[in-house]
Amino acid sequence: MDSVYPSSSATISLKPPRNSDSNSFSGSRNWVPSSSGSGHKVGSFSRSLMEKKPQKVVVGDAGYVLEDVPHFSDYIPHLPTYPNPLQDNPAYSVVKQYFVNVDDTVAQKIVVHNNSPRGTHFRRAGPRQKVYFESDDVHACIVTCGGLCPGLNTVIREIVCGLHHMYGVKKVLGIDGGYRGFYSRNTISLTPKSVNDIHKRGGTILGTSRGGHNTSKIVDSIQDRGINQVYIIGGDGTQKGASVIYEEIKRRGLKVVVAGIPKTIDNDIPVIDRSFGFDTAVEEAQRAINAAHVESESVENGIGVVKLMGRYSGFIAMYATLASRDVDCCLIPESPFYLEGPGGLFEYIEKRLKENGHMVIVIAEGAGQELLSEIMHSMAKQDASGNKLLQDVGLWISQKIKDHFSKRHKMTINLKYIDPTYMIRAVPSNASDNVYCTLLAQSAVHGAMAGYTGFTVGPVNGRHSYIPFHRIIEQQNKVVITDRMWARLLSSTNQPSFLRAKDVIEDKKEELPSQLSDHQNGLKDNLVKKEISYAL
Ligand SMILES: Nc1ncnc2c1ncn2[C@@H]1O[C@H](COP(=O)(O)OP(=O)(O)O)[C@@H](O)[C@H]1O
Ligand SMILES: O=P(O)(O)OC[C@H]1O[C@](O)(COP(=O)(O)O)[C@@H](O)[C@@H]1O
Ligand SMILES: [Mg+2]
Repeated sequence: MDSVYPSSSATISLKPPRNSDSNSFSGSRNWVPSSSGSGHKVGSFSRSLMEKKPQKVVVGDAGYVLEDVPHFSDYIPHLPTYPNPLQDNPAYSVVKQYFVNVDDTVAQKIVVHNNSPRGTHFRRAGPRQKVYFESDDVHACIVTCGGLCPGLNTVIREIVCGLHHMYGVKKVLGIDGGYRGFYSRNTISLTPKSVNDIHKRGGTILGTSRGGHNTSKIVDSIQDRGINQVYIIGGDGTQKGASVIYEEIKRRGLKVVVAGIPKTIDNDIPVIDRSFGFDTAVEEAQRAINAAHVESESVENGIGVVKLMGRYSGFIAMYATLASRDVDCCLIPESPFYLEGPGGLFEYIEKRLKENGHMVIVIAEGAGQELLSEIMHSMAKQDASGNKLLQDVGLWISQKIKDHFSKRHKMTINLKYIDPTYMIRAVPSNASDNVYCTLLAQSAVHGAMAGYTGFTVGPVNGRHSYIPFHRIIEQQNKVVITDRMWARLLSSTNQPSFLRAKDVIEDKKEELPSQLSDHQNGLKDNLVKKEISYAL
């Protein structure tokens, strides 16, 4: 059996788990500490792939790889198991094959060729026949961190109700105000009654914050309070925090689950199909785009500029544009653009105004940052979590357009700028996000009860899965501008591609190794994207 990772010489075989049918797998199980010690090289990816933390990888036939999540039995021996109380639950006991088969895994790549390797898989989420907790012994807590996102309250509600109704768990605490709430605030008792209608409200009833992650204080607090299931709802920063909490819990040998539920309105978390709240955000953004359209078409040479969220990833802007059809130009961080000269934004604006008398521009907050870089360097500020604080690109571009057309071009334009960010973030989740949040919460609860830990839950090709933290935090999900979705957008708006460097992209793709894992392919796409921006 081979490891897909370069340092196969460093693999350590794990003994099969003792009494865990929920944790067994009929492949070869390896911890793969992918340090660079082996001297192997995988092109230019080697450094990015080298994780400091050991990874749990199972390799099977025909290039099958399972990137598994940790389980209690990996570091605590002789743990007792119990029958899953769901087997006696009248709602579920009639459902045939309700319990997930222990060998079920979910393929990351579903488009394959007849001779391509089976590729990366993740453990399928869902209830297991045996659980590692007795209901009365569970003491769970929930924390929400980072920016607001529609659906946070629904996830909280469904974790509380899922634990209570499916597993008979009575003790659930809410941590007040993000990570720092573990050691600096009182906790909130959560019951099905107290969370009954919170899904109809925006925000998070627990409060949230940036910064304040102190690993030892947080784990001390978990230990002192006797908490044994920690549900952490948050974005990329939060999942990084959850990962170090898990590592510290494992180091202390505690029987405490750390389960992550990915939250990002920007949809910038990799591996999963999409993040909760994204659908609601795209829908809500339509209202701002409609307003911009009405304003711009009512005046001579009207231009509506709408800034949407998306620090590093332009998904909201792209989907809101595709959904609206009133947008003439969509600018995102992944696709560098320029203002002046042939093929530039000003030329395109002038053309649209002459053709149509008005236009709508949607710009993601992280777009064009290289154009703003001079101001950025002088500011160089970060928020409490260490995220780069961006200049308001919407204000900047609005001013640039006004200056260009009034001073230099002598063409009268009427520009209205709309920033709906906090109006979008604060709404309650829509129906489809509510259902999605329910599945996420229940999958997290099933995984925790089954003794899995150190995982983030999320759908992979439509199937909910347990994904190891390192896969979630090592890179960001970005719009791939060489994919068909971006081509669809370009053809729907008819905007310029702003690319002058097609040949460079093709050349660079040729140079990269062809036999790449899904993960490496993701990195490759990022590299190609970099090349595009350097080439401009
Ligand atoms: N690298 C990190 N290690 C540990 N904690 C982190 C890390 N990055 C962010 N955090 C913590 O995660 C929380 C949320 O992070 P933030 O970036 O603000 O939001 P999000 O999780 O939505 O991306 C904050 O409390 C922050 O301190
Ligand atoms: O004003 P705040 O709260 O710092 O949030 C602004 C940021 O929050 C976001 O909505 C997403 O934040 P997260 O990283 O917390 O998911 C970004 O789009 C935006 O840059
Ligand atoms: Mg973030």
